[in-house]
Parts: sequence; structure tokens; C-alpha cells
Amino acid sequence: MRTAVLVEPTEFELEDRPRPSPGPDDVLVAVRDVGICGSDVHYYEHGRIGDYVVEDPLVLGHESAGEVVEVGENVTDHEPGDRVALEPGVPCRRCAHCKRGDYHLCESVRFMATPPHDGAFTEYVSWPADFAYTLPESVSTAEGALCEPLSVGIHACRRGSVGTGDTVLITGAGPIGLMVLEAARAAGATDVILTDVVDEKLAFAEKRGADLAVNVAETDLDAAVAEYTDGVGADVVVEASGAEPSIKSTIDVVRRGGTVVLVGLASEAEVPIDVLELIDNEVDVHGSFRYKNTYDAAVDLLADGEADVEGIIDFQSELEDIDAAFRRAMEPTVVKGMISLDS
Ligand SMILES: NC(=O)C1=CN([C@@H]2O[C@H](COP(=O)(O)OP(=O)(O)OC[C@H]3O[C@@H](n4cnc5c(N)ncnc54)[C@H](O)[C@@H]3O)[C@@H](O)[C@H]2O)C=CC1
Ligand SMILES: CC(=O)[C@H](N)C(=O)O
Repeated sequence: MRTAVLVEPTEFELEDRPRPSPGPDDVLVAVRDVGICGSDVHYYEHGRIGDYVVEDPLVLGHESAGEVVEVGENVTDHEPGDRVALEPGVPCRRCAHCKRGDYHLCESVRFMATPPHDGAFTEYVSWPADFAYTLPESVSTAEGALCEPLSVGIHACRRGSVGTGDTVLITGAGPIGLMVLEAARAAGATDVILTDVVDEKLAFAEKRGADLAVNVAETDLDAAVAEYTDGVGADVVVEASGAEPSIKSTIDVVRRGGTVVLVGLASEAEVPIDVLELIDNEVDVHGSFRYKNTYDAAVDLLADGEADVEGIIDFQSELEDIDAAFRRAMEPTVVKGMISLDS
């Protein structure tokens, strides 16, 4: 099977690898669509993300969906022909975190495209059947693949307890910020403010329904939020840029008693925050790591037309063109590139 392998930074090789056989509890999936995530691009450019270092050739891609072509002997809830979205992180199922339901926090998680685990830029993936979610007719495999970033958005909104009538401020209008926008709307947020430093990203966010889009490189965010919220501040602020000034700004624009959800990964682990302000204003700060139990919700939102993910796709390329696709994905105004296979 054709497989795109990152052999060293900025260099893919197309290899012919043996097609896997599904284990007893697995489905074998013919991969159809795989999103190019910022983390894939980071591994492509730098060969590492923090402590995760690409030491051996690695298959990238963790936003994937495809068609079941074979099922293991114990699998009763999937059959060949099912179209499925693959949840990319498979936990150990035995540790304390898994047993208390926080399977996304499992320290032994096998997460696609995170060294040393291979991802989905390949023709076939064998994957645990219970981490494969059937897509209804109305949901395409491209949308199925984007259940992954949508899941990040859903989890962030759950962490922030976003509810009906809330004003949600999202910092960063990349794919994650835009998915938080979708999830926040679905959770009942009536006012959504997006920030970025790139005008094109903000114009796109407005097209996708942001009520207010603020370029923080040009405009005073505190003043803009104060004006929009009559001086109260946002109920929930979801940080989705990873930029240090943006992380710092979250506590200035959240309302007293509001919630800050940190999603964006700062390049430096330590970001100075005014803790007195946090205490005085009784602000809840939550980290948000990937997601748990979100795929069913993501598929339902797409099936019901309550979330749109397809609209963020800028281009779809073939596996053979993965190098050019990654270079294109690095352009600052591109939101989402996909690799699509029709094997
Ligand atoms: N916690 C988690 O589980 C996950 C975290 N992430 C992280 O979330 C962040 C967002 O991911 P993507 O949307 O894929 O990244 P991205 O890089 O495509 O988007 C980030 C956006 O933030 C904007 N930005 C830069 N500086 C800014 C500032 N000062 N204020 C407001 N916006 C600013 C950029 O112009 C860009 O549009 C990244 O840090 C990523 O590593 C991504 C997936 C899961
Ligand atoms: C941080 C990422 O972008 C990646 N999706 C991951 O969950 O590791």
C-alpha cells in the first residue's frame, strides 16, 4: 500500500508498505480523507514538537476517515462498506485515568502521528473498532476526518461549560478557533467574538458567523470587548492561538466569575499571569487537552447540520502530492488542507 513517510524534516518518501491485517477487535479501513493539522506541519518542518521527537521515519496524519474493508473476528458493530471516522488516540483502558473515564489523559495513549506511532497518510489503517465511528449517508469522509478538530472544539466548550446565551471570545481564528466557534454555537452561545492578527483569517471568521472579529495587532481588545459586552466581559474565553500575549490577555477580557479555557500550546511552557486578578475576579482557568467522548456528538452535529466543517477546507490533494500540499498548508492564509485517496 502507498504510504507517505516523513523520513526527515521537510522530506516525505512514498513507500510501498504491506497492507495490515485487522486484529480480532479491529477494523481495516481504506483511508479516504486525512486533514493536514498544524501539528503535522510542525513535525514536517522541525521534526519535533517539544519532547516528541521524530527519531525514526514517521507516517503523519491523525484527522482521518475512510471505508471499512475488513473486520476482525470479534467485531459485530461494523461491516465492510461502513464509512467511518477514526478517533486517533487509543488509550490503554487499564490505568487510573482510563478507569475514571478520562481516557484522553491516559499516559500510554497510542495517538496517530505522534512519535513513535504512525498516522493515516497511507492507504489502509487497522484500528480498534470502538474508535471507528460510523458516518451516516449525509456526512462525507472529508467531514468525518474533520471530526477530529471539531472534537477539540467540543471538548473546549464542554471544559468552559459554554451554555445558552453565552458570549464566547475565541482567540485565534485558525482551524481550532473556527471549530470552537462551531461548537460554541451548537452549545447555545449567542455572541461569538474571534481574534487574530491576520485580516484574512478574521474576514473568514466573520463569513463563518463570528459576531465580532478583532485584529489584536491593530485594535485594543479590552476596549473592543468592553464595548461589545457593556463593560461586563466575555462569559467564556477560549484561547486557541498559543500566542503568549493572547494567553495573557484572556484574564483581562473574561467577565468576573467567568471561565478561561486554554487550548493553544504556548511555545514557552511558562507564561506570567496576574494571579491576584484571577483570585479577585474569581476566574476559573481550565486546560483542555484533546477530547474524550466527542466523536458521536461531532458526527451528530454534522448530520443535523448544526456544525459545518467542510467550509474550512481550502484544498484537497492526492497522496503523491503530499510535499506540495504541506508547503501550501504552511501559507498564512490557508486554513485546512486535506489529502484525499481513492484507492
Ligand atoms: N489542547 C489541545 O488539545 C490542542 C491544541 N492545539 C493547539 O491549538 C492552537 C491552535 O491550533 P490551530 O488552529 O491548528 O493553529 P493555527 O496556527 O492554524 O492558528 C492559530 C491562529 O492564531 C493566530 N494568532 C497568532 N497570534 C495571535 C494573537 N496574538 N492573538 C490572536 N490570534 C493570534 C494566527 O494568525 C492563527 O490564525 C495551536 O497552538 C495548537 O498547537 C491544537 C489541537 C489540540
Ligand atoms: C496538539 C495537536 O495539534 C495534535 N492534534 C495533538 O492532539 O497532539
